Amino acid sequence: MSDSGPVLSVSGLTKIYRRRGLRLPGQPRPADLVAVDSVSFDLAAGEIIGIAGESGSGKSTVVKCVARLIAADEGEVVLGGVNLMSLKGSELRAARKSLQVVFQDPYSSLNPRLQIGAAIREAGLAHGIDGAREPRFVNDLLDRVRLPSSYAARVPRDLSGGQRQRVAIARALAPNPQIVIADEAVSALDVSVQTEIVNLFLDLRDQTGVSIIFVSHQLPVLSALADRLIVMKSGRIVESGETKKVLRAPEDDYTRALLAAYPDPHKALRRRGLSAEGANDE
Ligand SMILES: Nc1ncnc2c1ncn2[C@@H]1O[C@H](COP(=O)(O)OP(=O)(O)OP(=O)(O)O)[C@@H](O)[C@H]1O
Repeated sequence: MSDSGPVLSVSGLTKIYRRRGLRLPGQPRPADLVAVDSVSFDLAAGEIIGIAGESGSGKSTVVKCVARLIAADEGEVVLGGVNLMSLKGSELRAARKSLQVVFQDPYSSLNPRLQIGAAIREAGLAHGIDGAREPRFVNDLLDRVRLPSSYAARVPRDLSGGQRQRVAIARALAPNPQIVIADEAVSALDVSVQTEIVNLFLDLRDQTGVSIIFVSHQLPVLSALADRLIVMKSGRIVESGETKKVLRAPEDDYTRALLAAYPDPHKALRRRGLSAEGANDE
């Protein structure tokens, strides 16, 4: 981690989903939903932050607002000294180069007809990366996500779920971002494949110094991966801190309840063969 201040600083982030549509006679107007309520956190260079919480707690909405995929109602997201909330058009596109997102379902995010090599090249070209047309560009990225270069000629249906997620990660890395946001990026995968992808994220952080925000409802996954943990409930942060500390001595009842689903998240990790610090250090 660097001493030079956060790479990303989120403060007072608030998102309200307005309930539109017809009001039925005699029925009250459905209330607006405050999906994210005054969320603040910093992300350091090379840090991995995990965002935990049950379904509907607002995790995805936070990261969608941070990546400016949806507009927040209030708050600031400062990246490289610039508040992303104030950017539009070409400035916003330029900022997005630094902040890439990997989603849960790699199949829907990949064009089924496009060969893997072309899909990776396209991600580089979309951000004006020099050399993106060179074969080496695609080969290097395939290598970083540990896929053989021969996969460049395949199409998504030829790949397993885990391999497709590796391609999605390669596309996210194509513009050489400072931050990768992974939104439930391993949730749809088998446990053994989850382990491989979690280890890949850890290696990528170690090799490139990229910062990662990793959203998951699976505490064992976050235990293996995250330096720091943010626990969300009903749109608010109820607890945050060093992952090991939060999981070993949770201060909030809600965190304790989440943990109760995993009698021993560290043991669960050892079963998965994950070797991150905190998983084995008991
Ligand atoms: N586009 C939308 N319009 C209206 N309400 C929404 C929309 N997207 C999410 N919500 C609601 O906002 C709340 C937070 O949803 P969000 O998806 O951020 O939670 P989450 O913690 O990521 O849960 P999950 O893992 O199930 O997606 C939920 O009550 C959800 O139903």
